[in-house]
Amino acid sequence: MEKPCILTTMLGPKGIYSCFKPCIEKHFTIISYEEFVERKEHFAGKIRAIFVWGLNLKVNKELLQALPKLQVVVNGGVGVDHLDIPLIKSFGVKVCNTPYVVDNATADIGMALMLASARRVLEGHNFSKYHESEYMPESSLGTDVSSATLGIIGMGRIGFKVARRAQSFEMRILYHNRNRRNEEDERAVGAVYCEKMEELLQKSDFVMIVVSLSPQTHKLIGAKELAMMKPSSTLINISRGLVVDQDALVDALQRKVIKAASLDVTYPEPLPKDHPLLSIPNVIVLPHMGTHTVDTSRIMVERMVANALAVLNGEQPPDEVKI
Ligand SMILES: O=C(O)[C@H](O)CO
Repeated sequence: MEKPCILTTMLGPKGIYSCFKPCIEKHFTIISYEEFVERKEHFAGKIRAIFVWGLNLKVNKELLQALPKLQVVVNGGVGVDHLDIPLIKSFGVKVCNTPYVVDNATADIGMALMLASARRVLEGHNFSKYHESEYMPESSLGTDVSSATLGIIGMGRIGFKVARRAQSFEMRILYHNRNRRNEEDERAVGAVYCEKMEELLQKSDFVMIVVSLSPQTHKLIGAKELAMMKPSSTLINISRGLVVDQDALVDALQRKVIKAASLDVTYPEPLPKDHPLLSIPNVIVLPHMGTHTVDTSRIMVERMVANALAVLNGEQPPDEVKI
């Protein structure tokens, strides 16, 4: 029997997911976006699922109109802010994502960014590599993480996992969330609730953003919020670039309103090479790689396959986005 076709840009020959191609090919014929554009008439009536990761494929009205047999759009990762869900659903197409499976890896990257910034890992690496002076410069003196205060903005599943990790580093933990967690959760990770985000910003040495992007969190952290943070503090963002006003962040770092920033997410991604954030000392920028481990990526792809297969078989998919 002919396998159903999926459209994806996730699997370019050098892309990080290309090693998982066999897991998808077992069930589907993969059509790359380039193949689709070249032979639209041939493929349009065959594509039944789209696999998307981040912004690499725009699922807009034009594309949806061109695919009459499309049944499901599956997003690799939990955040679906880049998908117009009401629009997709108006075409009778389901939307799925892959929550849960990304939580540990994303919490780990938050810790990695915090520790790398606090302990000047990049400066140390560059000193070892380039040996430009005899002694390590004063700027390589870091900050103790144990006994410092971590403020977590967004205490959902990933925020909670960050708190667990931070607890074992003997940090003091504050959190701000739309809904307060129950006392048992708070006790389990030793986290103290701040009803007002301002309080968390003023008291934290490290502020980690873990909220999802929505109209309410768009540029949640701007000039006013940055000015509330301690001059010695570090901002860590593992959610979405647009939660932070990036121009305000550049300004705050240049004027030393805060000490450092450690970012897995920016806008755009990746940043252009001449972006000011890339030339400010005390800034670490990653190209949105919170879920990039072999196991997490593999499980994520397997979960995408399971969701698509369920929809195509007329079953309820495990991770339908219900918005
Ligand atoms: O949303 C997620 O799970 C990650 O950021 C990957 O997009």
